[in-house]
Parts: sequence; structure tokens; C-alpha cells
Amino acid sequence: MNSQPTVLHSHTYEVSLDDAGLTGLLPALTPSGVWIRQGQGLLGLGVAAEFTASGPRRFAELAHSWAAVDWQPLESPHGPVSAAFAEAAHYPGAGPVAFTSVAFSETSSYASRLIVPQLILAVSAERSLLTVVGDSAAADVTALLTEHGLVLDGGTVRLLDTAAAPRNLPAGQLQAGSQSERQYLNAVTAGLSAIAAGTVQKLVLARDVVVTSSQPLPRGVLLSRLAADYAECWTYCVGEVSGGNESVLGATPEMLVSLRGERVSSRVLAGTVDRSWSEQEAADRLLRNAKQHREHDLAVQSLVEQLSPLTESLQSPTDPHVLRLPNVYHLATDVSGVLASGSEGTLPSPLQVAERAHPTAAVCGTPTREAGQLLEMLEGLDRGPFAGPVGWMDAAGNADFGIALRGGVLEGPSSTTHDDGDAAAAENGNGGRRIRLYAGCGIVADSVPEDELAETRSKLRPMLSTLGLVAS
Ligand SMILES: C=C(O[C@H]1C=CC=C(C(=O)O)[C@@H]1O)C(=O)O
Repeated sequence: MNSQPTVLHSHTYEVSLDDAGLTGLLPALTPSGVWIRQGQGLLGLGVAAEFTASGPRRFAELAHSWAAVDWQPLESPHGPVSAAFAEAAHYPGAGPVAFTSVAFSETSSYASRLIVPQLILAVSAERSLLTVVGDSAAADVTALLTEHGLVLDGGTVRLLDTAAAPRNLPAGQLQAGSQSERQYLNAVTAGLSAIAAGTVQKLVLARDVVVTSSQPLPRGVLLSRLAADYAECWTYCVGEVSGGNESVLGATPEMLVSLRGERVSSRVLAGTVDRSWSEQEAADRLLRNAKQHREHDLAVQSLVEQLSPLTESLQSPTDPHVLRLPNVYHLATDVSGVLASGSEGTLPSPLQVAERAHPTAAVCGTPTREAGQLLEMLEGLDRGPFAGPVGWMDAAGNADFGIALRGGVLEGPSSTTHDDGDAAAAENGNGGRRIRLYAGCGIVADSVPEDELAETRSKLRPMLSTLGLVAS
């Protein structure tokens, strides 16, 4: 399954960051993992260990690999003597984490993955921590920081060379994806026929577009822009694994499951209008529209039904609220609850919870099985990580798994795969030249194909405007 060592050593330091914070460091870096919201979160560099899985047992296999890691302290780490050892680094996300991306479908060729970075910066309102992870008991932390473009300067993490950060993204060309817009309209029409025939009540149909560039697209720059422009969303990235060249990145507004000890919470979104409407018009079009409510209610209902067997209690407000993002407004419901302990008093693992919750009717449909089969037929697309769980988990069972929306798969050489002779990419220490972007829409009985196509454009806008291809 995986030949990676399962004994890992880690050490966590209390550090500080200058005012630009995580988002300010990003343009110069090639992260192996990112999870940032409102300037706080996690940034991983390098790979200390990776685990991959595919097929119907991908969640279970990844959970098994993660549970089998034997965590040991890093003995006599030497290097950043000016940073203090953070003894009490026992809050969620402090210490070692695995950045996680799971394929939407069991039939996907995408390698579901856990990446444990060599260096993890964790920034919360209270403090900043630097965790070092290695597969042996000793580590030269200064050398590791240098390798990844950082330095510890009197306890403050800084860029080694501020001038080296690429500022601009190269020009990209927008190309058709697996289906043309016309084919997407036909797929929506076919979905509506399946709804009329009673096969499904709701179906979420996605399409893709491809952006190519003659120059590498530095993912640190893309991520820093997304984190700045979509601060309300969770900006995510999970890097490539050995033998592959795909990383997933984006800024999602939807939380599949967030776990803090026994507490679980989710943000369910479904029902969308474009930001070109005023707040009042958007509220009318969302809150007073039966079609939008049906689409939304099915998504909430699926999450609640799927999570209930794992919970002791689960609360969901009776009415959704309107979430305002820079590109769209959504109907949103925040669900929260308490996980139930199993017979041996243990809580389900984060990946068990994610597996139960995935896929909700926000990204698949109702009923789940029939909708899943239909969308595979109609989309003509391997969704890969799109609409699958994405985020991080720690060794104590805390996790944030968003739904990988409003993003894409960056393909191409990275700083960790320089052996392909791509000198330009190696020099820039960054990513690929091709990114596949995805967007989907919930289809219910009254959906209008042209409106759904327009909605996919609104949902592609965060990535396309970050890439300079449409106005924001
Ligand atoms: C499937 C996507 O969005 C989901 C989340 C929010 C609103 C949605 C909608 O209104 O259709 C979708 O269910 C996507 O962004 O690709």
C-alpha cells in the first residue's frame, strides 16, 4: 500500500511572523499544503511522508496509514536556537498535520493523498508555531528552512530572499475542457429529463475548463491572491505525490466537516445568485425562492442523514442565511453537533467522519447513488479531487475538511520534481503550466440550462480572475 516510514519525529517551536503573515510569505514559496482563512491557518513545506490510496477503500486506507504513524520527538534538533520549544502546543492543528485530498469518486484515477510536510507553520490569533517533521531522530532545522526559502531571524520566520518572490502570474490561455458549453447545456437538459422521470430529485452537474501558460504558474502567487481576495473562504492546497505532478488548490466557501475533539460542524451551501445583484435582490432571489430552497434543503438533509449515525446530537437551524462572497451569494446553513463514542469509548477518526459525510447533495444529488451514477454518465469527466474532501488533520483527531470547490488541479513540474529538466520551472521553484478548473451547479425540477451555465461561469470567476482571464 505505502512504503513510507511510519515512524516520524517532530518538534514544535514558538515563533513569530512579520506583519505580512502567512499570506505575505506565500508568493515566494512552493507549499506542499495550505489551509488559510482570514490570514490564519497552516502552511506546509516539503514532504516528510506521503500516503496515497484510490478506489472504494481510499478513506479507510488513508485512515489506516495515518493511525499507524508512530510519533516520536525529534531529538536535539539544532538550528533555530532563538525560537522556544512550544511545550504546550496541544491545540488543534498545532504540531504535525497531514494535508489531505480525497478523490470525489471511487472510480477516479486521482491519487487520494495525505502529505505530512517537513515544515509546518501554524498561525492562530494567539500564536505562531513552526513544526519540524523528519523520518529520523535528528534534523538540521536551519538547513531545512534554507532549502524551502525561509530563515529564522531572532525567532521571526522570514523569507530568505524577499526579492526572489515572483510578483506576477504569466498570461494564460483559456481552453475548453472535457465538454463544450453546448455539451454542458445538453447534460443539464438530460439531467432535467432524469428529474422529470423521477430517477433523481436533484443532480449536481459539473464542467471543466483548462488554462494553459507558456510559463510556469507559481502556485504560491495563486494561493496568496486567493487568500487575500477570498478571505471568507478556506484557501487550500495539497501538493503532488511521488510519481505524479498534480496539486489541487482553490478557495472553498463550503466546510464538509470541521472536527475539534468531539465537536463537529459543517457549512452547507446550495442555492446561488451572482454578485451582480444587490444584497436586497439577492436575498429575495435566494430566501424567497422555492427552487433555491429545495436545492438547499436537499443538501442540508443529506449531510444530516449521513452524519447522524456518527453523532450523539446534531443541530441545524430551520432557516438558511445568505452568505456573501466576492463572486456570488449562497444560501448557507451551519450545522453543528457532538460525535458519538464507539463501544470502546473512542471517537470516529476524521477520515471516517469525512467518508460518512461525503458526498452531500451540494455536490452530488438526491438520492446519492442514482445521482452519482448519472453524473458520471452525463459529465464525461473524471472529477479527480474536485468536490472531494480537502484540508488537514492532526494526530489528535482534529481536522478541517472543506469541499474542494472553486479551484482546480495544477499539472506540471514543481520544485520537488526538477528531474524533468525543466530549467525555468526549477529556477522559479514553482508549479505547472496547465490548470484544470471545475464548477458545478445543483439542478432541480425548475432549473433552466442557460442559467446553470451562467452560474458555472460565476463559480469559475475566482480562479479565472486570479489568473487574469476575467474581471473579478
Ligand atoms: C458544486 C459547486 O457548488 C456547490 C456549492 C454551493 C452552491 C451550489 C449551487 O448553488 O449549485 C453547489 O451546490 C461548485 O462550486 O462547483
